Amino acid sequence: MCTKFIVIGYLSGFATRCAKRYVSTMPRPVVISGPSGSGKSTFLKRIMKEYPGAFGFSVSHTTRQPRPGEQDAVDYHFVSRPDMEKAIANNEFIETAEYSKNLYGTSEGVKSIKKTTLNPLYIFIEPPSLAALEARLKGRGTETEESLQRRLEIAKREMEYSRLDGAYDYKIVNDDVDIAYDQFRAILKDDAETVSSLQNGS
Ligand SMILES: Nc1ncnc2c1ncn2[C@@H]1O[C@H](COP(=O)(O)OP(=O)(O)OP(=O)(O)O)[C@@H](O)[C@H]1O
Repeated sequence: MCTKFIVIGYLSGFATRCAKRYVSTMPRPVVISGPSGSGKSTFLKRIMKEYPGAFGFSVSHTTRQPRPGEQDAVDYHFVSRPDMEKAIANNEFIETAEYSKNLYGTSEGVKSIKKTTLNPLYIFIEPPSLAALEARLKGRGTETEESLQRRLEIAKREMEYSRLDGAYDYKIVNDDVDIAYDQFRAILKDDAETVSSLQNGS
C-alpha cells in the first residue's frame, strides 16, 4: 500500500498551493515543480486516477484565464485580480507569485516553502530538452507566441535552479512518459531501489 501524501505543488513554473489553515492537518506534502509543459499535470492526473483517494491535492488560485477543459476549483480556483490581491493582503496564502503576467497563489514556491516548517518532499520534473519543451507547449495549443517565449525563458532559469545541490530531493527527466511516470510513482511509493538513481546530485 502506498504512503499517503498530499500533493500540494504543481503549477506553471513552480507552484505550491494551499491556504494556511490546511497546512496543520496534512500528512507529508509533496511539492512537484518543473517548467511549464514539463508534465506535472500529466503525472498528477495519472496518479490520482490510479490511486483514487490516496492523494489530496491542494488547488491553487490564479488570475489567468481557464484553458479549454479546465474546471474552476478542480484545476485552479480562477479568481479576479482584485479578489486575489485582497486575499494576498489578508495573508491567505503560503506565498504568491506573478508568472507570465498572472498572479498565482502560492507559487515560485520552492525557495519560499523551504523557509516554512512544512518539510515536503521535492520532486522536479524536467523536459528532455528545451526543444522538446517547446514542441510540447506548442502541441498543447495553449500558448501564444509571446507566452510561449516567456515560458521558455522562465524554464531556462528553473532548470538552472534545479541543478543546484539540494534544490530537490528527486529529479525526473520526462522523456518517455511511461518510464517517467513509473519513476514518479516509485518516489511516491518510496520504492528505494527504483528511486536511488533519481536523487538529486547522484
Ligand atoms: N513525455 C512526454 N512526451 C510527449 N508529450 C508529453 C510528455 N509528457 C507530457 N506531454 C504533453 O506535454 C504537454 C504539457 O504537459 P503538462 O500540461 O502535463 O505540463 P505541465 O508541467 O503541467 O504544464 P503547466 O505548468 O503549464 O500546467 C501536454 O500536452 C502533455 O500531454
